[in-house]
Amino acid sequence: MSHISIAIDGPAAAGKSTIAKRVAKKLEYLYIDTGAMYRAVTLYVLEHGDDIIKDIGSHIHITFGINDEVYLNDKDVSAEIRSPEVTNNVSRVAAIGEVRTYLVDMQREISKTASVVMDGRDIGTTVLPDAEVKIFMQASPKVRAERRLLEETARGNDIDLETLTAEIIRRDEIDSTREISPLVQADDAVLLDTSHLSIEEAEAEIIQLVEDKLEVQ
Ligand SMILES: Nc1ncnc2c1ncn2[C@@H]1O[C@H](COP(=O)(O)OP(=O)(O)OP(=O)(O)O)[C@@H](O)[C@H]1O
Ligand SMILES: Nc1ccn([C@@H]2O[C@H](COP(=O)(O)O)[C@@H](O)[C@H]2O)c(=O)n1
Repeated sequence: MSHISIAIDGPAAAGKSTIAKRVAKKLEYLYIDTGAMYRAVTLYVLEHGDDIIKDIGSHIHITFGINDEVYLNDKDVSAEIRSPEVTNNVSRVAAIGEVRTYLVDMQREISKTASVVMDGRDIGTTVLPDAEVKIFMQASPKVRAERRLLEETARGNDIDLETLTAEIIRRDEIDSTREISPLVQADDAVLLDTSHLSIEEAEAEIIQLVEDKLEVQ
């Protein structure tokens, strides 16, 4: 049986991982959070220096647990990769060619083993250009920063809306202007603006798109 791929791209805090995870669960597909992979590499680079990047494959081994935990060289780093230090450095590391080649190859290999919902910045354009369904998920910077604020506050982190807005805008700017695989909407991706959608509504829109697409095939 051939595998189905669903690509979800978009800027920071648009809701990609929340919705992608739910869609994957509903369809019983594998969920792959490619941002988590770039974050894991960044954590390792921060600890060991940029020099390891030229031989990245011999230093870094990334795997996912059954509840989407992220393992870096067999250590669960799910919490560490969300630290402000990693967040502030990840777009710089993700712009490096060797890092992208290494992770894109890994992401493509995973997609050959199962039907996947993969979210990131370059899935529809570069990683899985033949994905059956491509979504470009958007929301206004204000809505995205407000959602992130709720999330951070719930985690007990003391951070203000201004700082979060600046962080989101800065990361989007680096991600969308880098030379290799910048964040852009694929020509054949469906734009989904979640600014005025609940999580359930956004999920339902994607499920509908998948059902429509698979019925036609
Ligand atoms: N449609 C929605 N309505 C309200 N809140 C939402 C919606 N979608 C996502 N959220 C919330 O917004 C926050 C950011 O969502 P999420 O982490 O899924 O974004 P993301 O696009 O994966 O971000 P990043 O690329 O930075 O990892 C989360 O707290 C999530 O619960
Ligand atoms: N396909 C991807 C996915 C992510 N990135 C980079 O990683 C950063 C963190 O991603 P999150 O989804 O966890 O926020 C993101 O800002 C990008 O720099 C990428 O380049 N390609």
